[in-house]
Amino acid sequence: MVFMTTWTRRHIISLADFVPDDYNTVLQTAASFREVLSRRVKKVPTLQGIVVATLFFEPSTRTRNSFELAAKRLSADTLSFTPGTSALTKGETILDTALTYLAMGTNIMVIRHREAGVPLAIANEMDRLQSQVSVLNAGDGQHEHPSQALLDLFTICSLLDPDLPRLELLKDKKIAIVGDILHSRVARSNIWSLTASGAEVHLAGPPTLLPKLFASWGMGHEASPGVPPTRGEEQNTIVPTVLPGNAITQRKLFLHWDIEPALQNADFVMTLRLQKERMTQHLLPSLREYHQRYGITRDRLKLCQPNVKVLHPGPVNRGVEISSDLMDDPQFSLISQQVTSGVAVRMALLYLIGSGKA
Ligand SMILES: N[C@@H](CC(=O)O)C(=O)O
Ligand SMILES: NC(=O)OP(=O)(O)O
Repeated sequence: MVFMTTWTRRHIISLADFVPDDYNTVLQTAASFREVLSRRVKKVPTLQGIVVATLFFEPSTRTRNSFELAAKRLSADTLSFTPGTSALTKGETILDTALTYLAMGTNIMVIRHREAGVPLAIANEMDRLQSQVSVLNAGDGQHEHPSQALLDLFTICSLLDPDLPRLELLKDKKIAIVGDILHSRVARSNIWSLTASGAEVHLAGPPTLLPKLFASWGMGHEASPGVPPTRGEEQNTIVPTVLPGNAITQRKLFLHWDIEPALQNADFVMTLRLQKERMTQHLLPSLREYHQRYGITRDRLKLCQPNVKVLHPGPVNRGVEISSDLMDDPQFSLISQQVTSGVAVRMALLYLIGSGKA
């Protein structure tokens, strides 16, 4: 396997400081592992002797299982943790839990928590203790979900060039991210990766779930307190945020409080679940009205490019953010490919941060 750059990151907490070489290294490493996964024997000895612990303090189906499968395919030993049957129920703290796994010889901790910042806090503690442990953020509150955005990127780029998936393929493509942007860590990580590619990223959602602060979110500007726009007054407003940055091109981010301008001529549409577990107030009239205004349906896709593809990180609430028939239609839906890509991408991440540890 030939990789473009030397990987120096110990932890993967956020994509905010990823540069194009980082993305391309992940994409090309994942492509190599996708080839491994197509073999009869889908296992390589790369991480023999390495211990990978999945510390999921919040529920997961895809992320946890694909990290565990990825670790097993790389011949690592795996430890998993379920809060309800763990010593957390006896009052042990999160940090003491992490220290317990450290004492067992864990080399890589894959951490999900409902509070933003927990993976970073544990990574900082591991560094303070001068352990060589790596921390991978598997989703922290509404902050980030970097491995999800990387597998989304791999899925899209592989569709455009299966042999050489790379960031540059997305330059000038139009990508719409629709739904509950405010509470979505998937959206936040994807904004970093997709804007780094030079794609136009169009966010669309109701004003309560897409406050104006996203116009400057994470792009190096002061984020103004999220005063929601008044419906009607701001609809169809496009707020471009253009930064020089060190990406291939300037970051292009647009906001829409109506879905139509976001979908117009889009090449890819990413729809998101309403993150009800993070909604502290009543932000929507009804699920039915939400689906009518923002649900992705066959009819709505007619606004997009004819070969448009639809992504969803899962889990899906059928009939809310996407119509059930569309979700199952392989002509449009990339949802199962996203899950499949997850294993190769997570193998790549474990390999890149873990191969020096054996
Ligand atoms: N599974 C993703 C998206 C979702 O739950 O809607 C996450 O954990 O962020
Ligand atoms: N996409 C995602 O993170 O799914 P899970 O919550 O099932 O891990």
